[in-house]
Amino acid sequence: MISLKGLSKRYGDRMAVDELTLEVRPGAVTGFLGPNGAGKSTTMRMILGLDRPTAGTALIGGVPYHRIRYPLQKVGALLDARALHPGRSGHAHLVAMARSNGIARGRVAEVLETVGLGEAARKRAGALSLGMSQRLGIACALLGDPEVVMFDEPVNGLDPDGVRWVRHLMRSLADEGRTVFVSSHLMSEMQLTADHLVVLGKGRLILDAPLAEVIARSSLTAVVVRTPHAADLAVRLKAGGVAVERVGENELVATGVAIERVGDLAHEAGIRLHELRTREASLEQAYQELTASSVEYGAQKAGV
Ligand SMILES: Nc1ncnc2c1ncn2[C@@H]1O[C@H](COP(=O)(O)OP(=O)(O)OP(=O)(O)O)[C@@H](O)[C@H]1O
Repeated sequence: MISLKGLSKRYGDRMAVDELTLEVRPGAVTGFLGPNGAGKSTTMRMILGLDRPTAGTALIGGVPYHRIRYPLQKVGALLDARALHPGRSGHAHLVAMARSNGIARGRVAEVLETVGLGEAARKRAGALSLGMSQRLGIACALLGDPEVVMFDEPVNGLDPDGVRWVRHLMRSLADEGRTVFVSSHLMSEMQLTADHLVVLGKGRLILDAPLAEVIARSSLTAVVVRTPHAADLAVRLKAGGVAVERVGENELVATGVAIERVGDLAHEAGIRLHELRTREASLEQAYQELTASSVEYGAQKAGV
């Protein structure tokens, strides 16, 4: 579990992170979203003790990072896959990290197996492709078998196989009961990976909610109905207070209503249906609505 309370970071007159309070829970993948400069990396750096907060606290399992005796065994992070010394092999890096962190040497082979690096682990880190560097960075993060893992943009620059691999890895880490906190700009990927979303805008928390709820709340999530009596059904639905639009000879789209209610109203009216389904908004669409409304909200608050 990661717990942030009033976490803030000021650079000059700019608040990079502004009173962030939230909990990132175990057993789930939490996606960390926000436009460039929203404060995601700064937040992750403060959690890892790499930046000192201006105010507030960041705790991992109830303890600040700098008070954890063997940090790698509590939290593993991939912030920058190219940060390793380029002249050393991945294997040598892992052995050195294990030694200085009280981790059994046998764990090195285990994590190399997990990330599927194979013989490439013997190459100089600087000679690895981006995908291989990413795997090595993830091996470093997993070395201490930590209960919390944090990844900053882990799929940046990866090919589709690499992206899929990272997605499955995050899912299995969460299924093992770990806390998985991952930042990304790729909405389509987050929709496939995350259980929960945290969204930042200009350093502030805009949203902290389950992915399914975010999608369901979007105005673009709708109930699609196909019936030979579309005009009749539209009248019935409107009478029942449902916002509905006729989009074809036999098709209606209703918004802001549960699929069950549409089915019940049709049944009560004795109208035959040929299709009744939910059309979900994409995370991309839901995210755009959300950030647009938070921009308006911010402007109103500022009296603009
Ligand atoms: N060392 C620093 N000195 C001054 N300003 C900084 C520093 N680090 C970050 N900032 C500023 O803090 C704000 C938040 O940056 P941060 O990198 O945390 O955002 P981000 O959400 O991770 O962005 P991105 O998606 O582009 O990685 C930005 O305005 C950035 O310019």
